[in-house]
Amino acid sequence: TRSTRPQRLLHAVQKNATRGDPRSVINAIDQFCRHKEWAMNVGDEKGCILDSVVSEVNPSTVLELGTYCGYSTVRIARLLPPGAKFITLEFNPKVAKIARQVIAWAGLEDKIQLVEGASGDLIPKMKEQFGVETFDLVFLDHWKDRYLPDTKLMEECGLLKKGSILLADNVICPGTPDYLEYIRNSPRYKSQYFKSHLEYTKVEDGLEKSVFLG
Ligand SMILES: O=C(NCCNC(=O)c1cc(-c2ccc(F)cc2)cc(O)c1O)c1cc(O)ncn1
Ligand SMILES: [Mg+2]
Repeated sequence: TRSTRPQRLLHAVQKNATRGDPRSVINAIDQFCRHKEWAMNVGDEKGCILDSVVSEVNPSTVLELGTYCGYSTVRIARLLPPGAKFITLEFNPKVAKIARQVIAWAGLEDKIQLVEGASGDLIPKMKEQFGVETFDLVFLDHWKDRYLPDTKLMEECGLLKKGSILLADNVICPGTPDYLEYIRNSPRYKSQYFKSHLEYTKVEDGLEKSVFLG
């Protein structure tokens, strides 16, 4: 049977990237998605904005919602200080299997804990099961209709502290209208929109960065 897009993306990494070199893995995926087959990675343009936020926050604890093939996982992990705790959640086991191999090719498997399951089920278990107190940075890139419920869940579970940063992908395309409305009108957040484009296209998209005020 025909291979899947994540499988073809992994093969492009194994063919074109150097083992242990995260930058070459990022470049191999961007080349593949720009010239061979589009895929829903955050991409190089929004990826640079992601990099700048990660570098600015310099987080000790990071949560990523929506691993997909591990592109943003590699982008984030390569910038983390030693000893940082990075948990990434992926719902789809087949996709998670690919992501593990992309992350291993970049040599970053020791910095990342990839957990398979639904975010709504796993978030309430973060403290007891994964020994997390609060997250310094959360990157939201999973199902767009889960951004709002999962943000409320993180608040309720006490996973956000004063100064925690939420960075949300795709707030324009595919769009997360209920999340944007909530986060921009809540007195508990200070938000900023970074205008950009949908990965590998000229379509408008952007990232919403929100600071939790406690
Ligand atoms: O699809 C699951 N996750 C990816 C979420 N991400 C997206 O859907 C996503 C989509 C797009 C996108 C944009 C334009 C377009 F025409 C088509 C797709 C871009 C992005 O940057 C994304 O991040 C998923 C599956 C599953 O079984 N369980 C839990 N999650
Ligand atoms: Mg996305």
